[in-house]
Amino acid sequence: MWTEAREKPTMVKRLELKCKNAKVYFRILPLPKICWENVKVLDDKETIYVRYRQEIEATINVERPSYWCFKTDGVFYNNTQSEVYDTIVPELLEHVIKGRHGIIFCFGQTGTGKSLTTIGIENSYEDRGIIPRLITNLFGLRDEFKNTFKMCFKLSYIEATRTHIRDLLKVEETNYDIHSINEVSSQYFTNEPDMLKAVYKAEGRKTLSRNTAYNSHVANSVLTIIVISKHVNDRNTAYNSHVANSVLTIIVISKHVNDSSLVKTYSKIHIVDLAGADTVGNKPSMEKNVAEIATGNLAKSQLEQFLLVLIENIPEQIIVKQRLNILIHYLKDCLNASSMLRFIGHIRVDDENLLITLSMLRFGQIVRGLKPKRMHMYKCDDAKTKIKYLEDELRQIKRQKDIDSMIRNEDLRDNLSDERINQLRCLAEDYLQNRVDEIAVISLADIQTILQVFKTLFKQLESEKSMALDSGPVRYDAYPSRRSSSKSVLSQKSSRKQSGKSRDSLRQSRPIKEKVCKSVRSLTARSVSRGSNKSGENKADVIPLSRLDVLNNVKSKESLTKEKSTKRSKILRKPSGSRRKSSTDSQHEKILEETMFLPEVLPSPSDAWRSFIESDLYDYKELKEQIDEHECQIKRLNARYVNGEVKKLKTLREWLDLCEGKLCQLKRQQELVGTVERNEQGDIIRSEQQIACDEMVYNGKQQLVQQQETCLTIQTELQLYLQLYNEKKKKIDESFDAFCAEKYQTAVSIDNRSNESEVAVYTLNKNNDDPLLTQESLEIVKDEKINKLHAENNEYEQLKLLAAKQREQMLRQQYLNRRWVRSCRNQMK
Ligand SMILES: Nc1ncnc2c1ncn2[C@@H]1O[C@H](COP(=O)(O)OP(=O)(O)OP(=O)(O)O)[C@@H](O)[C@H]1O
Repeated sequence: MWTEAREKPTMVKRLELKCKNAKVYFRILPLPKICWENVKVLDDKETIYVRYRQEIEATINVERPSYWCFKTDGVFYNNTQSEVYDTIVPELLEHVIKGRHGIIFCFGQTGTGKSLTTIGIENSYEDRGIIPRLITNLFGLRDEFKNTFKMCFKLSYIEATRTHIRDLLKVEETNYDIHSINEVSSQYFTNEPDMLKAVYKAEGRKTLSRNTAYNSHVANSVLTIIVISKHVNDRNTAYNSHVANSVLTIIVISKHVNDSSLVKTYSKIHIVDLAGADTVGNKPSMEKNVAEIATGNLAKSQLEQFLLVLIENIPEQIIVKQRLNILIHYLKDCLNASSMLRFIGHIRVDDENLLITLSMLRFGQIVRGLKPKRMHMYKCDDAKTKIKYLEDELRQIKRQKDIDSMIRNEDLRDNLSDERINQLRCLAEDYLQNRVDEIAVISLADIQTILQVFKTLFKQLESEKSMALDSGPVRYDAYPSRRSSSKSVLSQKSSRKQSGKSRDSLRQSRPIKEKVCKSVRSLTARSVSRGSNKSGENKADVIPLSRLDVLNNVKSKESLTKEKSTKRSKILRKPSGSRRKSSTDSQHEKILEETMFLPEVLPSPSDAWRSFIESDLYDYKELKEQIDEHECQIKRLNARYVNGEVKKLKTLREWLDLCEGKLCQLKRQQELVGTVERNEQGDIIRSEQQIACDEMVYNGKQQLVQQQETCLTIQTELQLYLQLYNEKKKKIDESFDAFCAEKYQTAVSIDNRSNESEVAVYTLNKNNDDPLLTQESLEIVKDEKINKLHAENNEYEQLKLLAAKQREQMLRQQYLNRRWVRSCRNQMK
């Protein structure tokens, strides 16, 4: 019994799926000396192993022989003709009857039995090949289903050399090239004997060369006994070798009897007997000339290439390849992935022809869309061998694993020195403290160690946090001393070898105060030592702030530092018997103290805001009342300004324009009529109308100035209230920050703290001195609100344009008013 070594997963599933219509079978030529030590067929009769050639040629004794593994759809050895037929053809015929095309390719080395498979032995009914059996089968089907289907058959039989095609059904010699291929005849046959007769006649027209290669004799072979008894009486019997490719085509035309339409099912079945492939000088093809051998080899290799292109489905290349080979060209409408393709490879399994056998098997794999795999095999005769095999396998797996871990530097994991672990821990701490931006690692072991450090710190924090939840203000030992964490990492390293002790030890929580003090001390000591190590600069004085510090510093420092320090001093007490600290030490301790605070679980911004409002610690309500009041004033003033005073200003301006126009007109009239009278002083004497107009203009200007002043006053007032409003709002924001810093030890980001106030929009332009522009921004924001409301309205765009236009006009009017008032003032001065 033969066992194959563990099969590795392949990547060829995709190709296999693509070619599910193609099946490959192999038929082994019975020979007296088959080299079974080099070629194995598994019991499933589907897998063939061929020994690795380099090993055969090598003289050394290989313990675990390597084989190429070829998967097939069936292997025939010592099988009768009917067994071969029954396995391959009936299933194919089912598809052909349904309307699909089918091709049976017989390929193989010269003299390996292709013709035997296709046509069989002429005078032996039992040994007839696929073609006669198929013909019988088809006519049988026709008779069987004559009440349901009308069937008729057409036959073509050709022989293809490299460039030309011969019609074997015609008595006269024909020679068609690629352009005249359609002239190949096809004849209707109404009964089986006629068709068989025509086929056998055509067989006789094939080009042959006499060969003497067959010297097989296998006692057990059923077929061989028949063959030998009838044809092979001596061991070197000559046989006729075909030098060209032949294609027999049966066109099956069928129609349902109840179908009155003209629709007919039209399918073809080709049986291709490829010219034998071989190597020049090889025994089986001794009688063939080079050109004849080349025809066989070329047909095989071109078919191989074509199939590769077909599998990949590249249309342009398919067309090109079809043109290259006349045989492929002839089969073109049938030779595609949707046709049912059956390949029967013929192999001669002896040492001399192992190479060409391998080539045939490879061709078969290509057809199936597979690459041959190299595997090992064992002969499992006894338990001892099996154990040896498994031990070998185990050794191999272990070796593979070692190589893998070596490639990934995994082997370093348990061998990292204490210095390296310490170094990595320092790196991790530096990273957490924002002293470095990245951690440089060189192996997987480094990464694992660093992750371990993070994990330890996190666990520590978690356990301390849960302990501290009940004990008032939260204070975390965010960054334990390097010495302590080094200890933990080291202890974990040793724990890998010992037991799960370190985990338990991690869970054992120390008193928080003690831990914090320890951390502070150790970190301070480290900082000092670092600083003193570097000549010329005292690093101890400069400790960069961590990411947490940045967060903590959001709150206003002046107000908070004092409160905090008093609170902290309650928590952080000097441990008894501690060494006397230097001023630098205490300074660092102070800085580190800041960094030692981590926020509790942060509340949501809305929760924070709510608790801020509820606490009323920072006179929120009072401030809010003031803000509301300012908001009311702003709204009132704005309404008065926009709806009253500006309109009034506009009316006055129009009226003044009218008066001025009238006055101008009167003056012109006087000049034109020539009634200009002058008094003694030489001044023009004005008419009564002119005097009245003058007065009106004068009064109008007075009113306009007053009105403008009123407008300016309102603008100033508006600005004032806006300023107050913003100040109060800012104060609330600051109070909120202080509140968060106090309560959560960090800032809480909240975007819309005063979203309940409509006047918030004024703050958009709080730095702008011109209230008119503030007004404009208000209008813009209002517009935006309207936009939202009318987002789905079709008239929205029009309204928006209208509003923009009106706003523009209003602003322009205001600008003109101001300019005019200014000029009036100048005139009056
Ligand atoms: N399975 C078999 N059992 C017994 N005899 C066989 C078998 N296969 C082939 N033969 C014999 O081997 C000889 C060569 O066979 P065949 O002509 O079919 O080979 P072929 O591959 O068509 O050769 P060629 O390529 O030269 O045309 C024939 O005499 C045939 O009877």
